[in-house]
Amino acid sequence: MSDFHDAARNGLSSSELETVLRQVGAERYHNRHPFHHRMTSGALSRTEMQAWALNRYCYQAVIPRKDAMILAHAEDPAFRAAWRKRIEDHDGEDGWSGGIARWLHLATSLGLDPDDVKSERLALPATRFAVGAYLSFCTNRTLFEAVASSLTEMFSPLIIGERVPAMLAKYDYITEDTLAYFSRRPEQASRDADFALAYVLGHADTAERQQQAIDALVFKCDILWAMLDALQHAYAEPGNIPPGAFRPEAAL
Ligand SMILES: O=C(O)c1cc(C(=O)O)c2c(n1)C(=O)C(=O)c1cc(C(=O)O)[nH]c1-2
Repeated sequence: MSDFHDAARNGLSSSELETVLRQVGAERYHNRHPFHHRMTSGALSRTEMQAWALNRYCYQAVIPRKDAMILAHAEDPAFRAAWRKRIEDHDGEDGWSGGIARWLHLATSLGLDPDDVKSERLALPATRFAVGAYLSFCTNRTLFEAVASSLTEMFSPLIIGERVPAMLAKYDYITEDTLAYFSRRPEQASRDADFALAYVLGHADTAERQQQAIDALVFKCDILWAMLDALQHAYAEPGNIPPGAFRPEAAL
């Protein structure tokens, strides 16, 4: 395992920086998390699967808001024209015909109530903090760091490729329709990640900026990791579920 905190100490070439960024993903992306491994091996209870969908909704819902923060910081019209597609992907034409609506469909297909999911009131405390930290990061840090923090998307086609076939094979209550959200994501994520990576490599013109990009990506991997840690802990035993958080129906 690498310690990335001074990886750019002596300055890196563009291709060396790209290699370090990919190394961060290889070591720290949430496809390495035990909760993901339990998901793909068929070991999650239905409650855990529902809790995953309900908590992940909070992440999906904050994405267009953090992208709006990024737009607000961007002075270049061409940058904004490219980046705004992300908001359209998630909100659709009318707010409910894009990715957020498709994630809601995933959650309700697993038996969750749409109002419970949308209200976010049953989410775990750690989910709320993690998602809030992502929004604050993109609000308070530089445009460059916010763009770099989106680079986890370089790795999302990989985790989606692991997750979707395994979920279809291992859980009889999950169908292609349940997982329709994921059918568009790999293509959108590749387009977005290509743009963000070119931006980061093109603007990482000092060792300090290179380190900022690496740190931003580590931070974002930590956000995704913390969300799965929280699920793993909360639903391992009924006594671990925080007050007010989602519970299996029989325990309500
Ligand atoms: O399924 C996943 O594991 C996964 C991961 C990520 C990611 O790596 O941040 C995103 C998504 N999905 C996703 O659906 C999505 O829209 C998205 C946007 C972003 C971002 O940071 O801008 N990440 C992700």
